Amino acid sequence: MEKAKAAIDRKNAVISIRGLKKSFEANEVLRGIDLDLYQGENLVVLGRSGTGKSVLIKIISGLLKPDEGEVKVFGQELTHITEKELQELRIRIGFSFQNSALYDSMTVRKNLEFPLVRNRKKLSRKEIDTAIETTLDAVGLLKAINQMPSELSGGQRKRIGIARTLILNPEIMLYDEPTAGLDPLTCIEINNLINEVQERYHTSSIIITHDLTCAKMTGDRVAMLLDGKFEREGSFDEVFNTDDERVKPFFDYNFIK
Ligand SMILES: Nc1ncnc2c1ncn2[C@@H]1O[C@H](COP(=O)(O)OP(=O)(O)OP(=O)(O)O)[C@@H](O)[C@H]1O
Repeated sequence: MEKAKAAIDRKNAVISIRGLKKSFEANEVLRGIDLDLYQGENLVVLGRSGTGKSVLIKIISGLLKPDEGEVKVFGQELTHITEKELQELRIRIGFSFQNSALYDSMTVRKNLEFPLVRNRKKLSRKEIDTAIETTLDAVGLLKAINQMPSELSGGQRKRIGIARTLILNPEIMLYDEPTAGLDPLTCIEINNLINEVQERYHTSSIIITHDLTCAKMTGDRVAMLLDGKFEREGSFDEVFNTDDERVKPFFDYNFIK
């Protein structure tokens, strides 16, 4: 289950964060985050519930504003860009939500068509159909094209959710707990899909997870959010080779020591 080496350009950070702070009234969630995501890299972000992992990816995708610090995405400082520039940037970032966020009243085809026609105005019918079919094929679910989301399993819904994001050819993928609620074999399939997406679409990704098998299978690097900062960062083994009582339980619980 070790991850194959990916082609990563460590001289090129697609996301670069320095001194990021974010509070909600008295609740100091992010207390000085420094983080780089390199071109072509899968970076896994771990941390206890409520440590601010979702807040972090919402800031990266422009859904929340930081209180302090610098957040650069493709070299653009998020707090200094116009609403129009932010919209253009957002198209380059795919957000795979924990609940897959599919439209339940639409077929799989329509679920993929919707973001495509909204964001790429000038496509012909044939181009739209080809994009839908190619993307469904990439996630291994072309056969589900005419099905409704309610007819799919949790793992299949997750794949369609990823396909709906991929159809816009994002350069960055943000996965929010991609394996949550799935059985172990389906988790492994989703982990493999995340790696296939990295290879095939040349994406750089942040993967938020509590699932250490997912972290090990998909992460080129792991960063652990502790008390509002990334205090442990490196390979999976580097991060977990510690007696830190804030870190050890993650490993012990996942691998039943
Ligand atoms: N819009 C908001 N307004 C007020 N507080 C918020 C808001 N969004 C998040 N928070 C708070 O920020 C903290 C971090 O939340 P976040 O959802 O980022 O945690 P998380 O690490 O993603 O947790 P989980 O693993 O359970 O998903 C929590 O205390 C939460 O209550």
